[in-house]
Amino acid sequence: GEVRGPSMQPVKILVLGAGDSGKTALCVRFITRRFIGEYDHRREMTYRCSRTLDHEDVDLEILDLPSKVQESLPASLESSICWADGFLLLYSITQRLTFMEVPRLKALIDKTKHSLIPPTVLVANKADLEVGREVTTEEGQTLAKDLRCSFRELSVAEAASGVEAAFLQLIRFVLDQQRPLPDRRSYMLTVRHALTRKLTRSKTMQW
Ligand SMILES: Nc1nc2c(ncn2[C@@H]2O[C@H](COP(=O)(O)OP(=O)(O)OP(=O)(O)O)[C@@H](O)[C@H]2O)c(=O)[nH]1
Repeated sequence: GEVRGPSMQPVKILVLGAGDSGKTALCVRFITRRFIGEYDHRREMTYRCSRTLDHEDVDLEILDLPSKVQESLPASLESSICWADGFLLLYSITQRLTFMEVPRLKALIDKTKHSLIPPTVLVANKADLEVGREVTTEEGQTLAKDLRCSFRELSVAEAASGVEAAFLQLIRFVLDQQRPLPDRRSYMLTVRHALTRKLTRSKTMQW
């Protein structure tokens, strides 16, 4: 299997979304497995933790960028995007405005990151509040497709499992992208051997 040596950089995750979409609750749920309702923090927070994924120990750094920072400090937003390897884009299904913020944030990610497909998971939060729903699941799925990211609807308040799954999916995307491309030389050699064998065989048949 793959071995991530101690020199490997932590996987850096940026959590973005409009105010009240549940970014802090999501991060805290992932770190502590608990749902803690109210916070009052205006500054960005970096959480450090680790997970074992497919037999690899992976160190994580998770940056929770409050909407106030996202809005008032565009330079800070851009440098945070540069810093990150992967993105959790959050909105609340009970607030269409938070959904409408997503394309702008994703466009900024795409503009700032020059990688072909910045690993991104679109998270529709607050699925427990069905009565207050303003954004359908289908709308979320369609937007995710348009923006080329994967999609998960969940409730940070209700369960830890959906949150865990969203983070793990994102981490897998990041690790897959970081893995070296298959060794091209050995790949070419394999192809050549196969071709040679085929040619030899057909020659044998001909002669
Ligand atoms: N019912 C319900 N409430 C939630 C859920 N997730 C978060 N909340 C609540 O939504 C509110 C906003 O959550 P936060 O985590 O502070 O949101 P935020 O995105 O960090 O907000 P900013 O710091 O303004 O960017 C809080 O009152 C949370 O308790 C959820 O899944 N269901």
